[in-house]
Amino acid sequence: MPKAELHIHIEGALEPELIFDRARRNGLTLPYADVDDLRGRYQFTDLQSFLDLYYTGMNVLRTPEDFTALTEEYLTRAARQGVRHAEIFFDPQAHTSRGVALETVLDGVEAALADSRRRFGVSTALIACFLRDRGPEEAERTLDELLAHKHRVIGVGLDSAELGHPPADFARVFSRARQEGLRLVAHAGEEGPAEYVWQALDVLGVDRVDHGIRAVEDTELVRRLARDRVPLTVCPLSNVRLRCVDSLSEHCLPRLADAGIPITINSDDPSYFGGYVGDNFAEIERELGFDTTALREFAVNSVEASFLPESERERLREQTATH
Ligand code: HPA
Ligand SMILES: [Zn+2]
Repeated sequence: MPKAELHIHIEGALEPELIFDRARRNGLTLPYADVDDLRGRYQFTDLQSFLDLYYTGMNVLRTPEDFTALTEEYLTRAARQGVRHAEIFFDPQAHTSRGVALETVLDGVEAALADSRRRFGVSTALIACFLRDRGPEEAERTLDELLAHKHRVIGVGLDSAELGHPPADFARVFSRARQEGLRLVAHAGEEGPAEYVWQALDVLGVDRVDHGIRAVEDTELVRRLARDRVPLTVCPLSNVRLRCVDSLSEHCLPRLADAGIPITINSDDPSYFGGYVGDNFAEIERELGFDTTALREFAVNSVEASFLPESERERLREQTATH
């Protein structure tokens, strides 16, 4: 089924095989015996336990070619699972903080995006995320750097360790990004409370909320998201792997969808969480019993919630709705 993917961290598409390949090319020694040893460590107890491995893994990305290879692998896999448009997150600070320039990241990723439509049949856009645990001042400096490349990103987001780092701390940097014409999204209500989702809406003024599942704990918030048709980019396999929900069969996404919130289905960090976006669709079909009509609605939502220009959005919506 044709669909858009709106919540994918490109660094989270880094497969263990590519970690070893890039380590070898860059002359780096990894503290893992082999690919199976590394993959065997992907057992998480919470968001932080994942982030520790996620930031370690991406340390093998040094050259533009590393980022090109990573992005090509993602696009290949996403296209196979029906993705026709991808709005791809990247974490500038996770690279600049270890001496890899923003240009290196952008040049490398863009080399793969440049002919993505032709090679993979996938249109793309980039969203730069601020690492909330590095604080608002560093986010401001990161925005300054990004604004020198403004035409290369469609928007900004907010990710990394959520608890103790409320969206409201980032009011100023998001306000500046908005004034620059950038689209706004933020992770909120993944591990953090419903209050963080309120702040993402009312303080940051986001166009979409990433995850947002803990909104289910707040009836008033669920009504607000439904009334204003605020899309949530839900990542079911991620939520299970990071133990934000006990099991897929108990996931709150049916409740959020039934309340009238535009739900989209996404992979988050597919290499770490056991599947790409099509795998997420297959698993919710199996575990939550969604029928084709419901799954198609999630796919249509993803197109409608995308930042594609109106005419392209309409064209892809039609393909998805009639599939
Ligand atoms: O699921 C996530 N949550 C927060 N930050 C992240 N960075 C990559 N994936 C995630
Ligand atoms: Zn995420």
